[in-house]
Amino acid sequence: MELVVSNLSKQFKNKLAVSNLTMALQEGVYGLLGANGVGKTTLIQMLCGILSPTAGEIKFNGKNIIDLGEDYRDILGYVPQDFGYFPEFTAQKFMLYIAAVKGLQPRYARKLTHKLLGEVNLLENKDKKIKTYSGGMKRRLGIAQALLNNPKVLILDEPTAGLDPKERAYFRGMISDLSKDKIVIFSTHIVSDVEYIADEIIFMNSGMIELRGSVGELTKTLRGRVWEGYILEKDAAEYGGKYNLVNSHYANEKIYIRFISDNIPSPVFKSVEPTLEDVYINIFSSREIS
Ligand SMILES: Nc1ncnc2c1ncn2[C@@H]1O[C@H](COP(=O)(O)OP(=O)(O)OP(=O)(O)O)[C@@H](O)[C@H]1O
Repeated sequence: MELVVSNLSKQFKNKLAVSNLTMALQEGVYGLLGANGVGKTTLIQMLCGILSPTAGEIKFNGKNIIDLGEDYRDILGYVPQDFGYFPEFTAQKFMLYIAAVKGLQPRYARKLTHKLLGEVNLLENKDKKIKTYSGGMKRRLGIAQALLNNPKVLILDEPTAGLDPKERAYFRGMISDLSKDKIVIFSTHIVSDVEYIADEIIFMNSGMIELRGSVGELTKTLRGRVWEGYILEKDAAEYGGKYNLVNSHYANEKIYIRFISDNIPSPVFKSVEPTLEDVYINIFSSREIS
């Protein structure tokens, strides 16, 4: 099974949101990481056939997804960023409604709804109205509806937005469990969402793939370039201006810093094992990390 993207671009008026992007994906979990606005949603919407590319093509098992049409939608599961839930529906009714839209037979739909609501741990609450659900419950319902057609390709656009750490951990486990024999694409700007469950990380920047590889391969690229240590408060601005800071905080009247540099600026620092967050910061030079 293979999803192949070739020279894909999307131009919105004067914004090139996706730029000549090429990649091939096989079974596995792919973490699509990037800061807000780098083009993740635009790419995902093209992968789902919701947006048409300005140039390039997407093929599933050698066939263009536009030509596959309904056949592609049959193997696709999509959990959008903002899900149009029906607040007055119960989860059960909502699932049966989506099953009907997907053309499932009512008896089979009822059985499957029961099974899937169990898998996402919502059986106990299946008769409650969706408007009473927490953010985490709504996200889990989003997954359950996307699984109704047993998709081969499952695409999740920032599925953990608004979830607390416990819900995020539960969600990660769930995705990992159901990913067997599927191509799962999990878009997020939260490194820890995908660090442990993704077989491969795809870093997107300015509509392109900046880096791609397993967590181990990517962190290896920074080995010997990540440092940590303590500095005096008066030197903080100098270090902040000169180096790519990953982390800094007050500790014992000094300032702890973790930063990326090709060379050790002073023997007071020690080299530390790079993490995926270091890789992210090195690409995006931003401190807005969860
Ligand atoms: N319909 C549109 N018309 C014009 N510009 C758009 C449109 N959709 C997206 N863009 C622009 O394209 C760029 C990529 O947007 P996109 O939503 O794909 O990014 P993203 O990485 O998914 O970000 P976020 O995490 O905030 O959703 C942004 O600069 C955005 O403003």
